[in-house]
Amino acid sequence: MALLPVDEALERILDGLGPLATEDVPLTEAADRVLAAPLKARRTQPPFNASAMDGYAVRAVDVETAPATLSVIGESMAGHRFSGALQPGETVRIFTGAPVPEGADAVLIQENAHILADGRIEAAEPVSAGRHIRRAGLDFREGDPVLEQGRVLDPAALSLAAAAGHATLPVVSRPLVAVIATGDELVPPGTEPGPDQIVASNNFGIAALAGRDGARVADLGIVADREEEIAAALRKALTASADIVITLGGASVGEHDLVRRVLEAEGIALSFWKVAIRPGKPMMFGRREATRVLGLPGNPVSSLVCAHLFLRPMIARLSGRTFTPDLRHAELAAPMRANDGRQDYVRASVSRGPRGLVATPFELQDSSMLSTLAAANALVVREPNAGPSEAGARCQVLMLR
Ligand SMILES: Nc1nc2c(c(=O)[nH]1)N[C@H]1C(S)=C(S)[C@@H](COP(=O)(O)OP(=O)(O)OC[C@H]3O[C@@H](n4cnc5c(N)ncnc54)[C@H](O)[C@@H]3O)O[C@H]1N2
Ligand code: MOO
Repeated sequence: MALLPVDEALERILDGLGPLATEDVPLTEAADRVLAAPLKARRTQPPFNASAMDGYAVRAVDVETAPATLSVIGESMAGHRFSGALQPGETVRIFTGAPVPEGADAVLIQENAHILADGRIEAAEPVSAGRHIRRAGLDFREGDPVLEQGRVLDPAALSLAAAAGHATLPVVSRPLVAVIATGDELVPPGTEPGPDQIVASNNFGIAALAGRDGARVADLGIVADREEEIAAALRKALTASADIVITLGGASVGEHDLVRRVLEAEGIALSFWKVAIRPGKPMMFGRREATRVLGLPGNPVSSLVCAHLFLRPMIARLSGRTFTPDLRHAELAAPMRANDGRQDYVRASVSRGPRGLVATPFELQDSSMLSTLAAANALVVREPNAGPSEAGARCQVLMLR
């Protein structure tokens, strides 16, 4: 089977994938979710003309010139308005956020007011009409559209929704990602591996990446290299209505690489197997009804790189977000060999140099080496069949953090 170009693999993976159903959640659970419907204000903010400062509510005509003396007839504080009205020569002590009393049309800040011995105040500066008053509806009015459908509910958006009177918000549901690690050689961290065993690792990174992007994750643990075991885990994921199932390992061509066979036997229609990518070549993708299955290679770096490239866009699509990979241009700090026919993702360290970003590719690129993946903050992207590059040449980097 010919190797599928990376772009085409992504296209097939995302084909027909759209936002999940809408659910209503309280504000406390809405952070970073995607708003599923346009939001209108249920109230006007501020609901009354409010003071923006601590000081004195005045009639501007009384303080056209300074000094001007005024009688204090009451107090208006946030949460407790002054219910009377100002007559000529009168003022009301007022605090930030408090309703401006009837008759007043400006606020004299207290720094410009002197309290006289008889309790009256003297304005040291003239005050013009409207000064330090937040008009009712300055922020928004009832019925105004305040947030667009598709808006990611960042902290400011969440606060705006709250201010606009919404206790719950309609958001796109979070995709469920099930992760199945396969391999007789794997034991969970904290367990002593047998002489021929290693500790399962990439499932944790995949789960973390998915969780960070807002997915719910079901870790279905480690299954042995036996078709029935892999099939049982897959069925569990399908029964749980996972939107995405990730299998790790068993993707290659060896006799013990069983995942493809199991997927087909379980009715997963395979769209492709093997992509022109390094690392990650033996990855596969298929679908059964609404569930997408991404069969990633076992090598930890391969699976994590593939997750960055393919899983993240899937989660974004299902969540109603657009996904834009953080691709940038950089200058190579070292020469790179000519590439073969696979699109190469080379672990590298990218830092700021005098002329922009500088990428230092790491010497060792074995796809088992998590130490170099953890040290990398970017991947240098090498096109298939790219010629050799000199140090100083421009390159494209995919930022990982
Ligand atoms: N004859 C060929 N052999 C291989 C080819 C090939 O084209 N022809 N492709 C190689 C490439 S490229 C990759 S990538 C690997 C992928 O193999 P599998 O997906 O079948 O993965 P496994 O054999 O199950 O595991 C590979 C490696 O990764 C370790 N592993 C697996 N799962 C985990 C886990 N959850 N945590 C940590 N480590 C894991 C496993 O022990 C193996 O060392 O195939 C090449 N072979
Ligand atoms: O494609 Mo494999 O992931 O190179 O090692």
